[in-house]
Amino acid sequence: MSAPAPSPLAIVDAEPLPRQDEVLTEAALAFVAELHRRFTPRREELLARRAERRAEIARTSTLDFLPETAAIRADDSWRVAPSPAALDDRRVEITGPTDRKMTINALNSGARIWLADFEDASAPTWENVVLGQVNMADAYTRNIDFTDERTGKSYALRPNEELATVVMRPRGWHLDERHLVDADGTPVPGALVDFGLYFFHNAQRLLDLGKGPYFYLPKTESHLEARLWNEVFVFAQDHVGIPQGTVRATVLIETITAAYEMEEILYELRDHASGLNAGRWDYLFSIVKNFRDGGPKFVLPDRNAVTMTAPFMRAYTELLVRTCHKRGAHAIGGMAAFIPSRRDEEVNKVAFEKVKADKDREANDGFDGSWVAHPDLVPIAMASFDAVLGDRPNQKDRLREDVDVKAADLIAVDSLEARPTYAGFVNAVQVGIRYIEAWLRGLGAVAIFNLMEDAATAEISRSQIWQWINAGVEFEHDGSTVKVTPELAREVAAGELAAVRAEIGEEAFAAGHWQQAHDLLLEVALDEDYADFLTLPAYEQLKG
Ligand SMILES: CC(=O)SCCNC(=O)CCNC(=O)[C@H](O)C(C)(C)COP(=O)(O)OP(=O)(O)OC[C@H]1O[C@@H](n2cnc3c(N)ncnc32)[C@H](O)[C@@H]1OP(=O)(O)O
Ligand SMILES: O=CC(=O)O
Repeated sequence: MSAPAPSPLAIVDAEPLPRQDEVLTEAALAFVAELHRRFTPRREELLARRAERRAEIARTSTLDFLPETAAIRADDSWRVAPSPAALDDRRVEITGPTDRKMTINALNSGARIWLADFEDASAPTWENVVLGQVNMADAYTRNIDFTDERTGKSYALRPNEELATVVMRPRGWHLDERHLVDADGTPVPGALVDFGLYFFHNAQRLLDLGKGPYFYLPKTESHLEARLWNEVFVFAQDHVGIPQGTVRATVLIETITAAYEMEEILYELRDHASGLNAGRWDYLFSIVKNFRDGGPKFVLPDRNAVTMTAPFMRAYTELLVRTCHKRGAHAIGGMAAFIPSRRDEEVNKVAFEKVKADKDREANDGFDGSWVAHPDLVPIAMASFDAVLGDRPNQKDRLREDVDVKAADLIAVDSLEARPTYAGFVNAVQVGIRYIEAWLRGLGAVAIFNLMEDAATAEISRSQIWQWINAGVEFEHDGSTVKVTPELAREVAAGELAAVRAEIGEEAFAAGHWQQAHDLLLEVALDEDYADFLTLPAYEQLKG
């Protein structure tokens, strides 16, 4: 007997959007409803498992490779599926949100891949969720001309030229989409909404274009979560009638627990896996989050002082390259957050130098490609990878058998000499307030103090404030020793609010969400109970 049809989903609490009917068709919503019926119960179990695992880390302050999956790691015979032509050369990938202008600019950027982001570079307003899907479909049908009403500038895809291949990033498992609910009023996971709508409308269209439905999977915490995605893919491919193995997924290794399960994650997804990515910012966030109460040896210094050459970060990236190449998968590097400026030569110089050093290191370490946040950085990263790859599409043949990373190396965060500073604390508060304010206006990625900030980088800032308070961190300031306390956080936050007001003027201040952002930052940073994700309480306050 076939399974009963899922109850239709209702759109709630949302003003109608132009062209939403093209995306929220009856058939597409029925598909998302079926994904929800089949896979949300397991997602709930896996979220509960995350909490159990974190409780275990709180108790033991350690992590290890899993004994129950040792056989998968020991079996040298398995490989992931061969990469499709469109994903064989991934030497430069640009990331960014899916608003119309960014979509056109990213596809035209000269990067091989565009990570079309429904996750950390996008605040999940209903408008961003739905119109992002409209933009993707318009891009594939080359129907996406656009004029910016503010500047009068017009945008179009470059005619007759190879555009970046799209790898779409849906939201992580933890987020709900409150505007789509089932008959019980239960919201559908944002991951299934983003994946489902995109896949339903574009899978066949992409195949017709010689590409395919390709995904980045964010914030995965275990191989069991990867297994759930694999089950979603198997069902989805059957549902729309495309061959099994058409989907390709690149998993972000951006949680500390996933770093101990890289091989298992590739194994679970082996028929659909394309690679792993070193999502360094979320990774740092995950270390702080999981070991937040692990005592002084887990207190990280200022966020911007933890570089990719820190031994524990190096252990992570080396292991990632080794794991990928052993299994025939691409190893993709992460995001250097320095943003160039078309107005300030000095800022530009610093950004280019820093990004070049970062991409040179990745290319020489064996990565097959890497991320940039801005089109002006595409040639920089391209030069770094061209120098190492030449005409080869990738360097998967560089097996890095010299790499030998032990479990303890990944969490040896106390090997750093740098310590938390007052300036680092102030910066965390400033970034926290400024980022949350932008997010509440519907912007998921912004440049703050010449750095790219998105949900992941802001998570580090607010988590460090929490950790430094709770660990009783002290630093020197103005000739005396200052202890990090809630009072200090309130004082610095009040100062930042006043500084922003003076900087942007009364009118812009009143038009923004500054007080709300200030209050929300303090709420998550000072609450005794650490919020698992900043975006969960923030979503409750997000309008639209
Ligand atoms: C930790 C992680 O998860 S990283 C991945 C998630 N984060 C991201 O994807 C961030 C991507 N980057 C961005 O969103 C942007 O670069 C920002 C917000 C940081 C800065 O953007 P802006 O302030 O617009 O920068 P700037 O003014 O220098 O941009 C110049 C031009 O480049 C375009 N541009 C900048 N970044 C991008 C991008 N990532 N994709 C496409 N176009 C871009 C702008 O649209 C602008 O176009 P225009 O001249 O036609 O108006
Ligand atoms: O998603 C990427 C990261 O660095 O975090």
